Amino acid sequence: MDGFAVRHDASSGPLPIVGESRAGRPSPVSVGPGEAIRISTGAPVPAGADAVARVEDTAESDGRVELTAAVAAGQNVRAAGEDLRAGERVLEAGTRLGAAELAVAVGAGAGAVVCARRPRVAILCTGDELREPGAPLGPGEIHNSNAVMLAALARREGAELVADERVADERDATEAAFAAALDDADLVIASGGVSVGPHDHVKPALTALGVEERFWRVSLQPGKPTWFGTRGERLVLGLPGNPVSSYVTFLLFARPALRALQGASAPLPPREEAVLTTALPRRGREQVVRVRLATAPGADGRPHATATPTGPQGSHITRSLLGADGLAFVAIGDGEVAAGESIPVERI
Ligand SMILES: Nc1nc2c(c(=O)[nH]1)N[C@H]1C(S)=C(S)[C@@H](COP(=O)(O)OP(=O)(O)OC[C@H]3O[C@@H](n4cnc5c(N)ncnc54)[C@H](O)[C@@H]3O)O[C@H]1N2
Ligand code: MOO
Repeated sequence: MDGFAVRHDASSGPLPIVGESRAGRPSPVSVGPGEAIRISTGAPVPAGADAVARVEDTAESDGRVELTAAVAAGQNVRAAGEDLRAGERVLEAGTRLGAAELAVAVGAGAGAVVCARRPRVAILCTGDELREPGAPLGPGEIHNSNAVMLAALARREGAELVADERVADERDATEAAFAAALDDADLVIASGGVSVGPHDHVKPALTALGVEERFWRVSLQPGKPTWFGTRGERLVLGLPGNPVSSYVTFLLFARPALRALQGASAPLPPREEAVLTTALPRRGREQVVRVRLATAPGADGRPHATATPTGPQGSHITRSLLGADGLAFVAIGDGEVAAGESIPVERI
């Protein structure tokens, strides 16, 4: 605190001010019994002093200061080691460095920290129907929202974007675009063209480029046609073109991959339980429902997490992503999960 450094047990009567300790400029003199040293917030406590009286609790005149309130030992003094202690581990390997972690690392004396390289990501959006954002649309054309969405998701996960291309629905163009992306990127993310249509060229092009298929199709809705392959250390994810399917499969497959590439100790987000506020039907694939998470008192009076679907859940309903802060997982089956039942959720 801004005030006077004193000895708490020898601080009655007007005390002569024998020096000053400023932030970054410690007092060369120490505080004797019955003396005071002017001190600023953040300045080292001078030798001999064990407490600081706030300037508001003092009256100063003629080079002396009178304390108008009692001071206790240690009052307004922060001890070395209250925050970080020598030898203590303050950050684990695999921790994502945000503002808080950087402050702690620098506070602990680190001038540099060893980091994983940002994963290099190429985003390839396939489809003859795609037009640039804002461009006028002809019949059957739509705006390429996945490119913008996937780039934002990848950057948020720490990726460096090395390519962001639109690829025509032609075999040669598809192969050329993927060949270039595979030269450059740790993770190639494609959107569209992985289903079973006659113009879905992604899988044959990747096979021709020596990318080994690890899986194709997952029992998820949305996300069924998701494709994953590898070539050496290169990872390729083919996400379904439907915008909501792309978003959800990015979160379920690309996000953990990007975290693992950056050395995360726990790349998979934890699953929690939340109580559904409205019933959801079970189906032949596991449903991944976008939900708003909240906290409400349960039957036992204790607070618990609740999950409320964000409205219609079709894989073309991009508005189902707005306001969604969780994904809820409805297991395969018949009937429904009733309101009031618990289901697993993952935070977005
Ligand atoms: N006979 C079958 N047809 C389909 C099946 C199936 O099992 N049998 N699966 C369906 C499912 S589920 C999905 S999901 C889609 C995914 O197909 P693709 O990944 O090949 O995606 P596209 O056909 O290229 O596009 C689907 C849809 O999304 C729009 N789209 C594509 N790219 C973008 C983009 N960059 N930005 C915005 N919107 C995009 C595209 O115009 C289509 O409307 O296949 C079903 N079919
Ligand atoms: O899997 Mo698709 O993603 O159901 O619409």
